[in-house]
Amino acid sequence: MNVDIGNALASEADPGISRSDLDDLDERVADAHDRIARGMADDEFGYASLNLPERVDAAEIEEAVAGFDPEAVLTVGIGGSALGAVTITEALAGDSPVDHYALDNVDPAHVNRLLDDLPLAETVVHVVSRSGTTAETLANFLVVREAMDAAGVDWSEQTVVTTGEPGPLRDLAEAEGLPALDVPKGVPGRFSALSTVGLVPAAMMGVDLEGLLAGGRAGADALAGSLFECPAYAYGAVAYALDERGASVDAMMPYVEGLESFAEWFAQLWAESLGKDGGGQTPARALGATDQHSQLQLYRAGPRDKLVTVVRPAERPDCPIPETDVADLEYLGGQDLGALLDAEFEATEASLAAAERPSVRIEIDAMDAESVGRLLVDMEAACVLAGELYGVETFDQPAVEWGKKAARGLLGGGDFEEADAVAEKTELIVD
Ligand SMILES: O=P(O)(O)OC[C@H]1O[C@](O)(CO)[C@@H](O)[C@@H]1O
Repeated sequence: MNVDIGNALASEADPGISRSDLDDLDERVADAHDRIARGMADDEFGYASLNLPERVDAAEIEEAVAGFDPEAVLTVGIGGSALGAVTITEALAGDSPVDHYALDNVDPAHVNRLLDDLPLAETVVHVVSRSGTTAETLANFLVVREAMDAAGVDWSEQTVVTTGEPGPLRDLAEAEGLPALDVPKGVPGRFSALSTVGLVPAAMMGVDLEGLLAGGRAGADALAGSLFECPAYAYGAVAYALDERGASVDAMMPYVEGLESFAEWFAQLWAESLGKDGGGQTPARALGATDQHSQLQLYRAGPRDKLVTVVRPAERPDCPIPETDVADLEYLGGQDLGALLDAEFEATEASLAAAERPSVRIEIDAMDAESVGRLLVDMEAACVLAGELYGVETFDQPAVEWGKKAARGLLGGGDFEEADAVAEKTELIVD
């Protein structure tokens, strides 16, 4: 991955960072890198995530799923237990004969429709939960299991579990004799894409796991004590510096459909890691060129509170635009859709610069396993670096627990004061 931070260096308008601002910040990046390297060396919680590409055994995962020959893989998991897997298969398994679906919400209409559409007899279910207790995941699995039973499908022959802590899911796997893989220790969900959590569906869809891990290793090996020598740190440091100067939103805008879910994965990584102590940068998901026709007006002429991150692969497949003699369309004839998309990419970047709005360009070589593996690890390292600069605890997410207790209490799953607070809601209904 290479990162071009040139368009983040706005001299006059706010939020603007100068080259000397980055030079000053680079001293802190050096200290932060020392901290990160120490955390990796000691396999400390969270920092250990950046060791995954070195530690994960692709062959072991491929072996674990070798007995399955599905038409479809259904990931039952939420947040970091789904987004990594979806990001990898969306980016790299588009040509696979096997389809990948993720059940990462509990919307009854959607779940019913999906279970109606799925070829249940040819579907392998991957149930993923690091804690093993997440209500949405466990509830969805009970529903899926019931549907497979009703369809006369032996779900215990078509289910693999990935979990961490001892808990209901681990107990269920043991009770039912299901193959159970481990979530690597010391790795928070949102940093676990390059592990059993994100790689099991990819393995069943023929994705080059070793290539992904090799790309990830290249990212980990590229970590260095200066943002001017390390693309990942350049991104993390610039995003942080711009937020410090008012760019409280980071619009992640890949210019390739295969990375649409990557923007969603990034949103969890950035929000759940950095949204602490009243600070943090709000990720916004966008897609280029599509959202030029929905969001760009705001990005160029709305509040000066955004960094726009544009991402593209240097290589694209061909899709020629046929010649045409339709007036005013001749300029498109004989071109290629990829050339049009790249023109849109460069034009959008330039339009933001013309409006003195900061943007950062991220380029990967191609939509291949090495490049995607590198991109994931580089963004994880950028996030860890930013966490050090913000001075927050990057690897936990305590603020999500309140709502979980309230929901559980509302369903009679225990006596939680949070559930009582729900009933005290202030109402002003207009209908
Ligand atoms: O893998 P688990 O434990 O089911 O958690 C799923 C997701 O829920 C969260 O804990 C937030 O509620 C995320 O951090 C995590 O990725």
